[in-house]
Amino acid sequence: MGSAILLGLLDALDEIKIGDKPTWNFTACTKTERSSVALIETLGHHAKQVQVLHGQNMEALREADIVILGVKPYLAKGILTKPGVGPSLAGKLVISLMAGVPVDEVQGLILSAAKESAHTDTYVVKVIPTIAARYRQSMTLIERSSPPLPQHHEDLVTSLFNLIGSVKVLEPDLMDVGSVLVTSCLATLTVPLDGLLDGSVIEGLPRRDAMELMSQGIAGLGVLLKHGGHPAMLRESISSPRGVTIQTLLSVERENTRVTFTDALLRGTQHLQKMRSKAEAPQSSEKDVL
Ligand SMILES: NC(=O)C1=CN([C@@H]2O[C@H](COP(=O)(O)OP(=O)(O)OC[C@H]3O[C@@H](n4cnc5c(N)ncnc54)[C@H](OP(=O)(O)O)[C@@H]3O)[C@@H](O)[C@H]2O)C=CC1
Repeated sequence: MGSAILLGLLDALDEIKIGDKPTWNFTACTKTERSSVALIETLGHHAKQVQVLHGQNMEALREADIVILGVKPYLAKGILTKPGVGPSLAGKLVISLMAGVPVDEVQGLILSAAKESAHTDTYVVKVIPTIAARYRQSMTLIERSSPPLPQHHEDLVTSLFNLIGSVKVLEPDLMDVGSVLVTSCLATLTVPLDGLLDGSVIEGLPRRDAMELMSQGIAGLGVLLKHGGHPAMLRESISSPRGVTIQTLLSVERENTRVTFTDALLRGTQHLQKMRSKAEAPQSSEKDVL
């Protein structure tokens, strides 16, 4: 997720005129050398714009004004409770990408490590982007902070994620379902798409051509929905009497597909909630949520 955001941002900054470009310096941290080498490779021509470190979180935290925390949730405790982390983050903004981890839990970890020194609060905001951030098409959810973030932090979070797609502010109690919905739009929906691809290949369309048709077809669906179309209205508007579309819809409806997807969303959301309540319990060993 971190590299998708980084690459999306670097591409976006390339398109901003020199005078208007924010003067941001990027440092990316990984745990292992292997991942940092892979990241440099992935960054390609952007590599010289990013300082890539491994195993050197403290240096990066000390120098940074804003920290984007994109590790698996079960790793947060080990990272944030290291001596020196709390003071290094004093007064700074931490953007947590960790699905299912409440903001006050992240804040609590940072504070618990900072007991030994005078410490100003760290501002934490929860943000759930999608990997389409890589191509600046993320649907990014920003959790409404309570109390609100200082205005300059709020503006920065919004403009940062607007550079890599669209943003939507949600109340904390809707973040779980929102996270599952935006993830499902990428992951769960690939299952029926594979079925359509298979059918196309069976009927003689080369898979690569079918992929090309399908990806633009989905982009078209996205645009139509974004402009106020409702899925049911859309279906009806393109179902001609005695036509082909109604035949394909009938086939899908017979299999109870709609409820299958409703169930998938409920199951995902409940899983996220269950994981959180387990994580809140002492001695949790849960690994990951998204
Ligand atoms: N994947 C997705 O679509 C989405 C993910 N998220 C959230 O983003 C977070 C990251 O997910 P994802 O990108 O899939 O995870 P990955 O495991 O792919 O990436 C995590 C990164 O964190 C690094 N890391 C691990 N431990 C440390 C450490 N101690 N110090 C510094 N860096 C470390 C890893 O480095 P190394 O490889 O060297 O261990 C790796 O580069 C999760 O909390 C997830 O909930 C949110 C929205 C969508």
